[in-house]
Amino acid sequence: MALHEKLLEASGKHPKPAEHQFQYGTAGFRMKATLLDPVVFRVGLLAALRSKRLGGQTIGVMITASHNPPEDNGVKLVDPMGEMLEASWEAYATKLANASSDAELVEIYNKLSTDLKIKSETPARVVYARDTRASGATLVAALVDALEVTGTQYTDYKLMTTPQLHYIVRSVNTQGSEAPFGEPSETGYYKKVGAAFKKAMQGRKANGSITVDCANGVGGGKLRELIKYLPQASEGGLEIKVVNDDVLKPERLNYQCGADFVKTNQRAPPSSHAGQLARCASLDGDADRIVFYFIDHDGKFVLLDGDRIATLAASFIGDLAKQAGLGDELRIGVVQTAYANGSSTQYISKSLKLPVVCTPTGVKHLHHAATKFDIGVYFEANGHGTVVFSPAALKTLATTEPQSPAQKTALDTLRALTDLINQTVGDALSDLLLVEVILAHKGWGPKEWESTYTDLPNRLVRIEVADRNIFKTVDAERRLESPPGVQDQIDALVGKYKAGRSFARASGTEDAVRVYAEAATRGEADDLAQKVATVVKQAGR
Ligand SMILES: CC(=O)N[C@H]1[C@@H](OP(=O)(O)O)O[C@H](CO)[C@@H](O)[C@@H]1O
Ligand SMILES: [Mg+2]
Repeated sequence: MALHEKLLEASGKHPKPAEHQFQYGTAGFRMKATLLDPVVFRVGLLAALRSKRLGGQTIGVMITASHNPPEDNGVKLVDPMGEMLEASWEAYATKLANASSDAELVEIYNKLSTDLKIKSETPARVVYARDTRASGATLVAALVDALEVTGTQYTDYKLMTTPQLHYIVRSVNTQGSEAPFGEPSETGYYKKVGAAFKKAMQGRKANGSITVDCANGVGGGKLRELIKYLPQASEGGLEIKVVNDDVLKPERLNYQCGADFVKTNQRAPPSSHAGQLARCASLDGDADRIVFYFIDHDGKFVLLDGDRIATLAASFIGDLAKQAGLGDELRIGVVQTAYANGSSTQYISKSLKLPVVCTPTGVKHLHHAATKFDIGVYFEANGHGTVVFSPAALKTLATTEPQSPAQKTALDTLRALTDLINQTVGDALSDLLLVEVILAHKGWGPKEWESTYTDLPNRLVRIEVADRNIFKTVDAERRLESPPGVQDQIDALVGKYKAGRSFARASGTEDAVRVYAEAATRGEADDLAQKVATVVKQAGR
């Protein structure tokens, strides 16, 4: 049978419901799992094309809906170096997903092959994994149908966190090269991270234990596994208490727990019994995000979000670079979005004296901007982020000869960090250990961490409007250029509040406009948010 006939036949088993339009967005395709079967099949076709286009390099496919409800699912592609899919290909994904018939699908597939000058004899290679959602297994079957029909070589990595799959993709593609990323296996991941953690600790002891809420997602089992590769608590190693790791009751996934719950509700999961000043953290459903928190002396909940992780990491890495005698050589910078608390931005530039860049929402933008520094630290306020070291920085770290024992210690720690940190993408497990390393070095508890600066009270409001696409932004989403006049109204309001800042932008993942406001007091922040929300509602009528 010719390929197009085989494709027609295979596609016939994964019909697309006529009424649905799909879009490959910030987080790939994401929706109710019942709608996803044809989309995953088509993503499989695209993964094969992408691999062929890149000369047979391995592409990753991750099936997950992260922090969304258990009945949702999603699919996204991972490029060879563990990055997110190149932006220009998002449109191809959307096109394939929306083909209205099997025949049209084959037509689009063939046209893409021709336009992209894909040679049929080039091999295609794909690796894939999924989170713990019940729908995952059938969606994998749809993916495999696409991989089979296109003659793609594939490996099933079964249940994995999203960042673990990114690790696998980069490891596979760099095997035998000058810069192998790691052994392309789950064990390889644990070994690399575990060994790097031990080195980065430099014999320091963690102060007490940390409790990690795993959102009842894929991160729980993986964290338990990772712990086996860390110095054991009974021998003076870090004690990690794993909670909310029940994957047997699917309805518990992300329910009243997890990073998104904690960040959105600004409180600990109801299941938490943490005592005062006890370190706690929450992962999201696919373990690519993490936030920390604690209960203060007065019983108040204190969130240590992505901004806090970024400032902590930047301060530590900046100090190490100086101690290693590389303060002038390595240009360290921090990348945030407009949602970063104004106090954190101020702290980075005024206290840490580091450059700080603001990009539009979505980690791909932050990641890209971070690669412009020798060492780029990026985090979204919601806890998704990592640190990236440029090839030149890695070379400097590898070749610098320390001139004193203190320089050697700093250099060794920095080198260990380059392995501990998952540089491909934000990784909750690796970020967890990074924070623990830094707190141990500084001899800090969560309270000392929090006391570096005081967050400005802030409010995030979600507004439904007739058409969110009329809200067009400039200046990294901080200003509206349309509808005309709206920004002037916002500016006039902001001017009335001490330390006031506010912006409105269309969400990239939901049919809504988000308004963010911060000001000197809680009352003023709430007031400013409400007033700007009213302006947006009127403009969006
Ligand atoms: C305010 C906020 O948290 N926005 C989130 C959310 O984007 P929106 O475009 O705001 O819907 O989902 C993105 C994907 O997960 C994430 O990158 C981003 O940080
Ligand atoms: Mg996630």
